[in-house]
Amino acid sequence: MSDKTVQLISLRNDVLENLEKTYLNEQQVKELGLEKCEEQFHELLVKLAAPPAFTTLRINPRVASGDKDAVIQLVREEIEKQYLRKGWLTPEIIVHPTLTDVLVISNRGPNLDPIQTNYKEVIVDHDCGMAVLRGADVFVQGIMGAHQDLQAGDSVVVYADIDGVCRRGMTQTFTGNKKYVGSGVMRASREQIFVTKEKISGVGVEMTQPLYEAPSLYGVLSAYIFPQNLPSIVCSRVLDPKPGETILDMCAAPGGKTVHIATLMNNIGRVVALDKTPQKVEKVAKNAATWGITCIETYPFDSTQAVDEAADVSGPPPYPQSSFDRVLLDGPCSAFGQRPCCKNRMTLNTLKSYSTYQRKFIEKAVQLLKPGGVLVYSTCTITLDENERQVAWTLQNCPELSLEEQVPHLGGHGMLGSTMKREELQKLQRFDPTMMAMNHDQVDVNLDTIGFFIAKFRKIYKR
Ligand SMILES: C[S@@+](CC[C@H](N)C(=O)[O-])C[C@H]1O[C@@H](n2cnc3c(N)ncnc32)[C@H](O)[C@@H]1O
Repeated sequence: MSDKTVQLISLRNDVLENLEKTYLNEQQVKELGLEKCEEQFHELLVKLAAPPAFTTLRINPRVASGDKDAVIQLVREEIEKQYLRKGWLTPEIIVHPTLTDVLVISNRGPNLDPIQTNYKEVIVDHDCGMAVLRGADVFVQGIMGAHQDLQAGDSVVVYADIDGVCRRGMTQTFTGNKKYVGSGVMRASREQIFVTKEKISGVGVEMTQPLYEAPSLYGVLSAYIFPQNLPSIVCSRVLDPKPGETILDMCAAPGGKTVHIATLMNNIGRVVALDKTPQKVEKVAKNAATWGITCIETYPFDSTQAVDEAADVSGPPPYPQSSFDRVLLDGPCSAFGQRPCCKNRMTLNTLKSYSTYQRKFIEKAVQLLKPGGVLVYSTCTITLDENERQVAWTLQNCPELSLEEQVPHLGGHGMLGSTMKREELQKLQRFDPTMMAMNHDQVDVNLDTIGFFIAKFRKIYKR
């Protein structure tokens, strides 16, 4: 994987077979034909290894005295500054045609110029490499190996260590499985990164010729913008929270959707954000503070234990039944929609365990919802078991729920392959990374996204 040819995500064989069965299920094959299904599955493996064609940013309407144009101008200036410094052509930045608080930047790539083999090599870990493919520079913590005498200012080629075998501090040329992610300029010496006692942090390699050109916006203008994948933005919109309501976000960290929900409520009402990991909960609180949001309460808590009839609704969890107007369940999932990813080492057992775990959350979510309330269930994965089949299970086991239409509906419909009827599938929103390649010639921001799934239910009565 050290050249620039098209690559496929690498998976364990049994996981690969399992995903193939999803895309080549009987109903799909009957509908589209075997050849088309095979083509779609191949396209999926290609797309998962590559980044989406767009960067999307949600802008904070509560800053710059609500002057959206002023925020857009700040973002434009920042991106132009970055691109000019790196010698790139300024990208197109547009307001999303449907989501007017979202800015869309077209990324460029892959850059197919020959790799500069005369440059020295830097090896970064897999996740760092994937972040580079989405526009990040290389941070010092992500660097695994670097040539013996590398100095700040040296030009380097950067590769991601796909199998996670590079020992930290390695000096020899890396012979393992590696993915080229671009070239750049060292901003620190090897000695500063690995040897000196006072270890440095920050940017280690500034990526001047990455495989894909995209803005680097981590922690930049953070009071004004939040970089977020388009389907995640759609997800909070589908929940449709209203000022004054009481909302539960069952699996909230790091809080992108929680803060969006509170923003849509104009910071009026109550958003209870739970996540089982305390350090992650702190991130939710930090993100809320950065955007000046005060209506979010954060608690480290296991949401599968969040119901207790004797509890008080106004304080920390647990809560009695029928406490919330709306519930977002964006829970743990196999995350196969996250891209780019060159190698996913998940075992089949782990993959299969998710749907059972998710059902524990669904049962609690339904109990905690007031009659008439709305439940949004979402995942960032592409499997039927965690998506359409999970919805089928939910409708069968929770008769007090009805499936609702979604607004906005920018993605595709539910995939065939469960017991769901066609009219029900139309109400589901599946962002499938293959949608664009299979159906459209034009590059479309609503189609070339991470893989994501959204279902919206209303509780029509109390059991
Ligand atoms: C997909 S992520 C949530 C992303 C988040 N909604 C956002 O948009 O920023 C799933 C989260 O579920 C949390 N989680 C896993 N098991 C949990 C449990 N039993 N109770 C609460 N949170 C849990 C994980 O810590 C993780 O942060």
